Amino acid sequence: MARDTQGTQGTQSQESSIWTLVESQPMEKIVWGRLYGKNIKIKSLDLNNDEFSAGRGEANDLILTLNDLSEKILTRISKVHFTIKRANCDLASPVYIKDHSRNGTFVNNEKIGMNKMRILKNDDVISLSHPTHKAFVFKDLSPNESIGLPEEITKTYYINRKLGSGAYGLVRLVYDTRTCQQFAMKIVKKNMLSGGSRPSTNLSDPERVLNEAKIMKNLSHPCVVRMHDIVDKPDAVYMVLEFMRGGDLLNRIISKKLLTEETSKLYFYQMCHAVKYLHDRGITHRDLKPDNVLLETNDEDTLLKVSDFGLSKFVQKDSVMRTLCGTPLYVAPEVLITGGREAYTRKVDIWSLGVVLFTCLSGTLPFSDEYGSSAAEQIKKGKFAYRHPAWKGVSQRAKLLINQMLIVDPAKRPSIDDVLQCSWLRDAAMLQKAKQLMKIESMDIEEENNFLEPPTKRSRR
Ligand SMILES: Nc1ncnc2c1ncn2[C@@H]1O[C@H](COP(=O)(O)OP(=O)(O)OP(=O)(O)O)[C@@H](O)[C@H]1O
Repeated sequence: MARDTQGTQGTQSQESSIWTLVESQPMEKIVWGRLYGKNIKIKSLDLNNDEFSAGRGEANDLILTLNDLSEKILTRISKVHFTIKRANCDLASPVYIKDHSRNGTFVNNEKIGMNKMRILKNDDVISLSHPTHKAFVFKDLSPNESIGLPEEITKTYYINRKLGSGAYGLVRLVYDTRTCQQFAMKIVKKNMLSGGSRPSTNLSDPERVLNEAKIMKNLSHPCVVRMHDIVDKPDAVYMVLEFMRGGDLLNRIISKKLLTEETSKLYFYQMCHAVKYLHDRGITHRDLKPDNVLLETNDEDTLLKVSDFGLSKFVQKDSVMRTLCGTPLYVAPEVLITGGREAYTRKVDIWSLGVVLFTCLSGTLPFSDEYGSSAAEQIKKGKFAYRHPAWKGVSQRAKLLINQMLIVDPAKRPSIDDVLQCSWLRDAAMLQKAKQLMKIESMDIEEENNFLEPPTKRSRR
């Protein structure tokens, strides 16, 4: 840490302790942040250690004395007043400030609270013992990722690395600065959706966006990604979503080549519960595919959540638009047959779930341009085959379920309740695991309750 003082010189011992520290440090240390003095006789301090501490105590990196502050303020400073941390001095990590004091450390006039932390952002003002005792301005020397984002977002969230990108725009990891909680922020550019330079009509109606946002914010199910916050701007919608650290199902399938029947069943069951929850509330997802299914952890047995259901509420041109432009993979035949011009029922989700299940179990697609004719033609005819050798090890019950879900006539396709009651899903071990992951005590599906009875009760041992 290098300190640059202004005004009255510091005492000899204080100055020398700081300079000794500087001399003992290797020269190549990265300066990741800087504190600029405000109403304190310190001009600036470079931050280049994992952790920096300030207070009256001798062991601090910055020892606050009468040279820095008036006596009135100094008496209210704790031995260790606050610490600032950046893990491994890594510019890609967030900066945390922890309040250790009795009288309080304040960021932008808000008290952090004893032994509590928050995230420090560029230009944040740190006050000591009282909001009016402004002591430092923090400068984050990592690249500023918040340029161009609306103030409603940047004042609440610290913008971190890119998590991925989709057809609509970027997804970034963000942190709520007060709670330090992580979220995924999806930036949906409006002109991308309309396919031209002008915003689409759906997204340019703020009232509509707000209404839909309200519905989405009120949805609460363990297998549906929670919408925490939404900010609507003329050029983009910013959706702050629950952060899923396990990545998406597509990547999981690709990295494992295919999933076991046991894992596929556990995942499929959770997806079905998410879809049932949405259907019961009159919401059709319309864009179900492995990319839109997110996993909570990297473990095999993990909670899974369906995402992106909200987008179809904002845009009419979701899967349909892209289907008509590109190769349909998960889209139901009725969508292709009508060219997306007609309204279709929630049965489109059942079809997509069938394709997702097929993909999990075999690591291949049921419909593809690589199988001779075009994928669209195969879908319209409902023509598919269990070609991959992996199918040899898959149960008949699973194949039977796929056959039913991939029936071309939507009226003959099962409903989500029918799917949830199929014999393949009556698997006590899987249901037990799912219950634990979903943290649901009593599932409102009768069959499950019956089936969950321990076998010892039924069979005499
Ligand atoms: N809530 C989230 N938590 C963690 N990562 C996420 C979250 N949402 C999205 N991502 C990551 O960002 C990537 C892009 O997501 P996005 O929803 O924009 O596109 P997509 O679903 O892959 O494609 P499309 O835009 O065609 O639906 C995802 O593949 C995923 O890895």
